[in-house]
Amino acid sequence: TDPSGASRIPPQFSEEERVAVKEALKGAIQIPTVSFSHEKSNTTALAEFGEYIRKVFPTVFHSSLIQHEVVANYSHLFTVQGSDSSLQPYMLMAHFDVVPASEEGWEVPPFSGLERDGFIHGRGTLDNKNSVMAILQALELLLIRNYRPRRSFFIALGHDEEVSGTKGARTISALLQARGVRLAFLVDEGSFILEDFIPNLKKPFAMISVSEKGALDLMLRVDMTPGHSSAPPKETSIGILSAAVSRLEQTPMPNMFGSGPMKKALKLLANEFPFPANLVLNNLWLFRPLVSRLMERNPVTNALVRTTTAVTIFNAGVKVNVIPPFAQATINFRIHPSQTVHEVLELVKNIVADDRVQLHVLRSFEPLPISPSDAQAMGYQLLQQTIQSVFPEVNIVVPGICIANTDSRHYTNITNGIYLFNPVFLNSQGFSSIHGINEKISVQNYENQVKFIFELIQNADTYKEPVPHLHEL
Ligand SMILES: CCCCCCCC/C=C\CCCCCCCC(=O)N[C@@H](CCSC)C(=O)O
Ligand SMILES: [Zn+2]
Ligand SMILES: [Zn+2]
Repeated sequence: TDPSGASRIPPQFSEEERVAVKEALKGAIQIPTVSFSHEKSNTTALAEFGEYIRKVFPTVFHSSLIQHEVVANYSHLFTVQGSDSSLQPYMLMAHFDVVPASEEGWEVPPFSGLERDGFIHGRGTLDNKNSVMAILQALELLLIRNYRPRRSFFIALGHDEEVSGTKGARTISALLQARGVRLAFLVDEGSFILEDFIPNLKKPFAMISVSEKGALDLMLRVDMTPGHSSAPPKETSIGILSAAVSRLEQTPMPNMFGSGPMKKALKLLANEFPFPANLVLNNLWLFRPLVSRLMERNPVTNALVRTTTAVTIFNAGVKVNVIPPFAQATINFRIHPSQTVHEVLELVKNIVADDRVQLHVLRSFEPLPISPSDAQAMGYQLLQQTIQSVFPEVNIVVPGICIANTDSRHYTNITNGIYLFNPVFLNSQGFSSIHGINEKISVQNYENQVKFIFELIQNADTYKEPVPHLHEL
């Protein structure tokens, strides 16, 4: 029994349950729920996944406390009714579509779900079937133990996150808004317990992302009169466009270090570094220019301090002896939370500085607002408390920003507390495997993820608002 009087169920699972837990994840990996594009996804597999979770989590699907709805044909929304309707609900999120994977370069086939050397291998083991299965698994294990949640919560499982979530997550968020739901907070993918990520920082630390970058997909296009290649003009569409693209690559967007959650993160991490890095990080008032330059050295830390510019598509030319009529390139900008889409567009215009290059915005959205991470922020505090109890070896929890995009951005209409965190240890090799090759999760890591959610649900039920300081009254 915990201090609030509610009975607490220890996160201990029998040998039989532990086998069932990992086998359930393996089965989920074997269903090739690939999202190729908005138009192209494996709908047979998406539907099969729905059947699969019904089969492996019978208690969740038969509980009278839980309402299950299929949204936008393949996504899933679960409403778990708590016993105390005065408590504001929260939401756990994940997605079960995955990016494509060809077998090339993989140690084991990407949709085999094979266990080898203590790891379950396959596409989706980190991004993000691990979370889908861990959430349902933790709830199943709690219900089997007759746990009755006090605080209501939702589980939203998206089927099209990898192609923007405009069908699944967006429809669920509209549905919840129409029902008048306001969430205390939500938890989605987007950050991890990081280990061996930063040179000289040996101890693992947990990063809870409290914001997410925005994005701008910009098409650059140059049209020129085609003609015979034997008498070429001084400049072709390809030459003009290449020069513009090169200027953009050579002129990075401004370094925004010093604003936002990363400053707080480095302050919290400072004493974990050996001398002299600890001294430098403890005195950012003096060493800010040095630290901001050091952050630029590595692609991941660089992505944390600025809007990034990635040229991802380039098309031009029709035949070897024809002056190309047009050339076009697509650039994917990931916008730092301290900038806006408009500001980035203005910077791009100034850098390109050539009227012959047309700019076409294909898609854009703003960075997410920064969610609170102070002592009153329930979502952040609950995550931090649960990290400390499930992973006693993790001493430091820091706020961060997510450099990629998640389904959570579709829920700003119903909450101010968006927290991105997967309770899984990740090193740089693991990071490269996400959307890459040899994605895998250790059985131990996955069991701990289940345990974490098992504890998080119980902690949310017993959470006590901190008593405000006198001056806040
Ligand atoms: C000092 C601190 C160092 C911190 C290092 C930060 C390391 C970041 C760790 C993990 C980030 C992984 C993010 C995973 C989420 C991926 C989500 C995704 O791929 N989304 C797609 C969405 C496509 S929508 C068209 C995307 O392209 O962003
Ligand atoms: Zn993902
Ligand atoms: Zn992904």
